[in-house]
Amino acid sequence: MGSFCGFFMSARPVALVTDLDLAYNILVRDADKFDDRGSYHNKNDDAFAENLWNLEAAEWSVLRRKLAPLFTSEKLKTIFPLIVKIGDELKKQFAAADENEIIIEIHDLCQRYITDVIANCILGLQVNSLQDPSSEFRLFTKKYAMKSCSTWTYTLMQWKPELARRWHLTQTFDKVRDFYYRVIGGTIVEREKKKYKRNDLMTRLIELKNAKVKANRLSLDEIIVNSALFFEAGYEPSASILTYAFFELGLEQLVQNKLRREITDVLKRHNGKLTYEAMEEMKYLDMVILETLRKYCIYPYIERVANDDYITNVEDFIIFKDTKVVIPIEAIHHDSDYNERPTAFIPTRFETEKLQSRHPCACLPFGAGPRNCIGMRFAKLMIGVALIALLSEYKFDLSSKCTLVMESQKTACF
Ligand code: HEM
Repeated sequence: MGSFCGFFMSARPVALVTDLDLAYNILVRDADKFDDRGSYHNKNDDAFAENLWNLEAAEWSVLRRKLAPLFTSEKLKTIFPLIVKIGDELKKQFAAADENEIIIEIHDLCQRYITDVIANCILGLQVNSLQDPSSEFRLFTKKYAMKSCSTWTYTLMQWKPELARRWHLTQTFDKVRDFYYRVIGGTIVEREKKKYKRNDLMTRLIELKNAKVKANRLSLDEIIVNSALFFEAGYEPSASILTYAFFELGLEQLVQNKLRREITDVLKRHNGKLTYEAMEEMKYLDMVILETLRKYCIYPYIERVANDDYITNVEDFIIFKDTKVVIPIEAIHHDSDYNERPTAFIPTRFETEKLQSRHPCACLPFGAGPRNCIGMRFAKLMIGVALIALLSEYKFDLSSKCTLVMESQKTACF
């Protein structure tokens, strides 16, 4: 690949950056010059879309500072037992299906597991979609979580945002907004009334609502809008990666055996109990997750917008103010210059010694820099716990009904 090229989307110039040093400079070193993603949002007509993902630099940095402490290792350690409990439920559902010889569609099972973990640990809701696939929350997310406006509307929002705002175009469906307001708003009101607290992130969010220092406070709307975003941004990517991990482990029996050996050995050292510390010891598990994220790039690219003219490290090239920058992470992950034998599933490419000689931008499944994925650690925990729960007891093989050629749904985002 060359360093970068440019193209026009409608009348809007876009710089497609493929040079890893330049990508690093944009995302990390000079992140203050590319502090916005350039996503469409429409404050007047769609307050629900005023979330961490969409907000521009000034408002985003205030909000990110308030929300980031929710996802530190310390905080996640306190909710880890909740994730393990849902992992146990996953195992139970799997065992029941196994006993009754029911064929399980693994993606559906992974979606229900991830739904329960995010709803339980962040939104503070016990939706039990693993036990009850027709629970209200599951049916709602199945129908609406990935539904977006028409391609034409989306294109107009991206390339003529001022016109789209003048035409009052919005991304949020009324039904979706009303649903989240009812379920999340209802939980907050109920918890405050009963002074109910437990070890989940909703408790922390409510504490922020009532923070003594005004600068740290979150409004009720901010909590609802951003916890809905955590669900929307985390649900399908995490469920898909977990599904792909099972698929690859079914294909690669040696990798599966090695991973199971690690899980069994570590659990034995911890008296059979899955703790946060035990999971941290599972280095090969982390490599399997990273390799799945590399091979199956859920977000094919990340975006930034230059807030000023920017002289690049590539001779004679300037990225002009307001130019959209696209970093094609899927292409980078599959470029043999950066990832040898890119179509093969090789978790050991993420061994510590090898990582030291890799470019920090050769694998970017969660983006990079201050605007990277806030839920990265949480996502890896959810995926890891599910793999441990099932691999510790079961051997996975591909079903005869499983096709090896992947077909994408034309309307799907992930
Ligand atoms: C395997 C699962 C996941 C993948 C692959 C993933 C990937 C990403 C990527 C590529 C970005 C853009 C980063 C950038 O622009 O540099 C992002 C942003 C984000 N993700 Fe994730 N994500 C995952 C799970 C989650 C989860 C579980 C949550 C919720 C807790 C979450 C919440 C967010 C949010 C709120 C942002 C916007 C951050 C900001 O602008 O400050 N993600 N994610």
